[in-house]
Amino acid sequence: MDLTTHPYRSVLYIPGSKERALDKARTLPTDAIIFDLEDAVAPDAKAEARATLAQALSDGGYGNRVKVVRINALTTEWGFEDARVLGDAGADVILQPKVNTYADVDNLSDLIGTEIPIWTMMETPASVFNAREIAAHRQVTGLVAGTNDLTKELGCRFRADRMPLLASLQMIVMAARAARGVVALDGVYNRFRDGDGLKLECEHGRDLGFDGKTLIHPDQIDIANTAFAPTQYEIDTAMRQIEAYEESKKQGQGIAVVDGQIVENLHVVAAQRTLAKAEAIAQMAAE
Ligand SMILES: CC(C)(COP(=O)(O)OP(=O)(O)OC[C@H]1O[C@@H](n2cnc3c(N)ncnc32)[C@H](O)[C@@H]1OP(=O)(O)O)[C@@H](O)C(=O)NCCC(=O)NCCSC(=O)C[C@H](O)C(=O)O
Ligand SMILES: [Mg+2]
Repeated sequence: MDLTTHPYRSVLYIPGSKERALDKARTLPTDAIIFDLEDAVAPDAKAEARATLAQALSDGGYGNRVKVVRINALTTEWGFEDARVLGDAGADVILQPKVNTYADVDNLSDLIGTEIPIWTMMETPASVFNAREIAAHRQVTGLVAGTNDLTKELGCRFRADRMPLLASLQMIVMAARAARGVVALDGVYNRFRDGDGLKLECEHGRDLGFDGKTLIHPDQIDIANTAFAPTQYEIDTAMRQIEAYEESKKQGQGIAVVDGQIVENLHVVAAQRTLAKAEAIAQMAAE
C-alpha cells in the first residue's frame, strides 16, 4: 500500500479497548482507522487496551485501510510503551497527541528509534503556532486537527460555522501544504447521529482544503467519503480542461478557455490532481 497516494476521505477513530468495534472495523468502508489508546480509553483500562489492540493488529484483516495508532502522550506513564508495542505490532503510522513543538516529535522519533511515519494531533495553541516546523519534520506525514481540545484550550464557544476555529484550521492546512506531501485531516463532528450537520461540516472542511475528516461512528463514513471525493462534475471538468489546454498548446497558445473560464498550466496541475484522487479512490474500491 502506498501511503502517499492513498485516499484519506474518512478516518475512523476506534477505542482500542472495544473488541466489538475493533472487529467491526474490518468490514467498514473507511479509508483509514485511528486505533485510539488516548482519550477514548479510561486510565485504568490503558494497559489492557494496548494488549487488546496489539492482538487485533497482529490478527490482521484490516485490508487496505491505513492503520494508525494514537498513543498516549509521552508525558504520561503509557506513551512510550504504547509506541514501542504498537510500532512492532504492525501499525502503519503512529499518531502523537498533545504535540506542541518540533522537539516533541523529535523526542518520539528518538524514543521509538524507527522511521515509522508520524502524524501529529494539532490541538494546542502552541502546535498551531509551530505547525510549519512540525509538518517539516522528516517523519511527519500527517496533521490531524483536534478540534475538541483546541476549543477547550482556546476557551472559545462551539459554533456551527466554526468561526472561532477558522484561523487554526487554515494554519493546519497551510502547514501541511507548505511541507508538501503531508496529509491534513479535519477534526471530529461530535453529534454523531446528526448526518445533515456532519455533511455541512465536511463540505466546510473540503472547502478549506482538508484531505478528509476524522470520524467517531460508522454512520459517518459514507458522508465523509462522498464529501471528500471529487464529484463527477469536477472529474468531467478536469478532463475537459486538460484536453482543451493540450489543444491550445498545439496551436502555440499558453491559455485555453473552458466554460467561459481561463485554463492555464496551474489549472491543469490542479485538474491532474483531481483525476489522480479519483483514480486512487477507484483503485481502493477495486482491491
Ligand atoms: C460514540 C460512541 C460511544 C457510540 O457508541 P454506540 O452507542 O455503541 O453506537 P451504536 O450503538 O450506534 O453502534 C453501532 C455499531 O457500531 C459499532 N461502533 C460504534 N462506534 C464505532 C467505531 N468508532 N468504530 C467501529 N465500530 C463502532 C458498535 O460497536 C455497534 O456495532 P454492532 O454492535 O456490531 O452493531 C462510539 O461510536 C464510540 O466509542 N466512538 C469512538 C469515540 C472515540 O474514539 N473518541 C476519541 C476520538 S475523538 C477525539 O479524541 C478528539 C480529538 O482528540 C480532539 O481533541 O478533538
Ligand atoms: Mg484531543
